[in-house]
Amino acid sequence: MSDLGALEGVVLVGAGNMGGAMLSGWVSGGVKPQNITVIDPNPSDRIKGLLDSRGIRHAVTPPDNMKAKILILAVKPQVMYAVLETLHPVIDEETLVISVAAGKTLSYFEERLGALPMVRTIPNTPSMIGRGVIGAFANERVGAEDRTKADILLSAVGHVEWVGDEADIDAVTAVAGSGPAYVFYLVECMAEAARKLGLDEDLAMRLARETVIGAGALLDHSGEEAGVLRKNVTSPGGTTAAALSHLMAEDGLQPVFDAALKAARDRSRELSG
Ligand SMILES: NC(=O)C1=CN([C@@H]2O[C@H](COP(=O)(O)OP(=O)(O)OC[C@H]3O[C@@H](n4cnc5c(N)ncnc54)[C@H](OP(=O)(O)O)[C@@H]3O)[C@@H](O)[C@H]2O)C=CC1
Ligand SMILES: O=C(O)[C@@H]1CCC=N1
Repeated sequence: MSDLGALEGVVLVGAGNMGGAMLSGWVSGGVKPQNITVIDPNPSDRIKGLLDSRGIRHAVTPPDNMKAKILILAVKPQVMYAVLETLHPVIDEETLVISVAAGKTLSYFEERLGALPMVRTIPNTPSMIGRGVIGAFANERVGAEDRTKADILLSAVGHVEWVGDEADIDAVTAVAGSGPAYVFYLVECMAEAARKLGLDEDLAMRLARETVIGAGALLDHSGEEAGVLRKNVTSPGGTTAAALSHLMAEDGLQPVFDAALKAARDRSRELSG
């Protein structure tokens, strides 16, 4: 068992922003269409197009004529309870359950689905282009083979970090699961600040967007630490130093990020029940 093409009986429940992003990654990574089923009452046109073009089985509700070998739960935490109630026809004692839901703990799933091998993960939306970051924690029923299967599925959409303490998943959610939104908001803030300096709105957005894309690519390709790359931009007494004197002040970005990530971590904990 070493690749996506060898995985059978994969069932994805919920093909929205996150489930759909992962599905795209699996399809490009070579999952066999006959080995995957998508359960979603109302998939988007993009997902419908993907399912139709690849001949992937789609069901509106869990079919009663199949058992999932790997069941991926990707519905909103708020509807998880109702969805789990419907899933008993597609699981048996060997089904490997993989949740991507923020907050929901393995004990929450064990109470409702029984004592199954389970993996709690938190991915992020760059999974859609194979550049996700995924935190994962497995319960004690996950043996070596199931762990390999989960790792194959998750690695197909990005960089996987297995953690040894389930509680860490809440913090992983705060930094990586929600993280892309912070970066996109940074682009919006930089564009708005540039507009206020008098630049045309579209030009301001293009400059902010391309700068963040370029900086991310440099971080990736150079292999340098972020702090080193920051210093490379910062000429003593220059323009960057003037800007960073605000961003790195005692009341600058660090306390804002401290509070923001703590709020996300705490919200993840609240969603557990
Ligand atoms: N978005 C993100 O960046 C991340 C999300 N997550 C987690 O992923 C999960 C999904 O979030 P997200 O993709 O953003 O949400 P979405 O609402 O985009 O996707 C959920 C999908 O599930 C569908 N759905 C609703 N009811 C059922 C059902 N009974 N059976 C099957 N499918 C159903 C929804 O359909 P409909 O729209 O018609 O209700 C929708 O297509 C959440 O638990 C979230 O915490 C984790 C990490 C990152
Ligand atoms: O906002 C959320 O709750 C989900 C989980 C992480 C990213 N999106």
